[in-house]
Amino acid sequence: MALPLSSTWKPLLGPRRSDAIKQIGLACEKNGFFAVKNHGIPEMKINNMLDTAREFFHLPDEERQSLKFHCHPVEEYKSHWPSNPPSFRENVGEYCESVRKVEVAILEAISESLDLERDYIDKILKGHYVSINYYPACQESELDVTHGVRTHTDPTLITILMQDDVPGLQVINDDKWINVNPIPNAVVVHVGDILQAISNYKYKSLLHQAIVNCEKERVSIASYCYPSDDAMIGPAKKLIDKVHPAIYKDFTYREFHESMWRVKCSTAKRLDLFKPSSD
Ligand SMILES: O=C(O)CCC(=O)C(=O)O
Ligand SMILES: [Fe+2]
Repeated sequence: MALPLSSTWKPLLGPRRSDAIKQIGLACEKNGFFAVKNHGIPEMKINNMLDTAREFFHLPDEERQSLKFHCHPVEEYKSHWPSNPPSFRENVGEYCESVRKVEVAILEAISESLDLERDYIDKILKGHYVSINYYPACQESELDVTHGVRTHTDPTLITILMQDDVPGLQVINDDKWINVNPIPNAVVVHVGDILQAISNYKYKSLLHQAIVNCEKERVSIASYCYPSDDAMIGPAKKLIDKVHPAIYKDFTYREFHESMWRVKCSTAKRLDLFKPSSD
């Protein structure tokens, strides 16, 4: 199935910005995700990032299938990243710096789509961390549908996912799993749990999973945008009125994050702890 929405970048930068913002708002509300083409991350940086990721997971002693690390600002974290393959730090650093610009601009558009000030979400944005996911081709003897990443929502504001050309991402749409097949060079933006709270449940955190296949290995790069620890999350005041009472209390990102270790839940249900009735 084709993506429900494929928003190109240009309208956000030109006179059609308000239409593009409406489209993004509708996609967040109805689908919890959308794709962005022409986002300004140079194709070469994307290819370098994907090649470096493959090289990393092909290293003889490398048994991991995902690698997670903080990356904003790049200079602060770079020295903690793997130094093998030798291109790792440079290629990953360049990708992360480019993706950061996309995150800031998308969060501005999302704020505006909620009728909030343009920098409402950017003001609480701290950094992002990256998860490089590697899905080796599964064995013929295994089931033909094998889970690479089990069903979950991301505990983020938004996640920006770059996939290689091998399908694998699935999302819930109208209660059915659909494949989100890769569009060359496009990124897929997921609504995360924190945005669900800020939007007072207008935008729903995207339930998704990744499957592997027996023919080809697959690589995806997820950039998770998260707020600073002290940031007050909770429904934006402007979105609360008699008809739309606050679904969540105010809480800090630190409280949310700490609660994640206590509640063994991999979906946005973990936000239920922050409902007014849960005292
Ligand atoms: O590999 C994918 O398509 C999804 C990865 C994912 O959901 C994640 O890293 O949170
Ligand atoms: Fe995810």
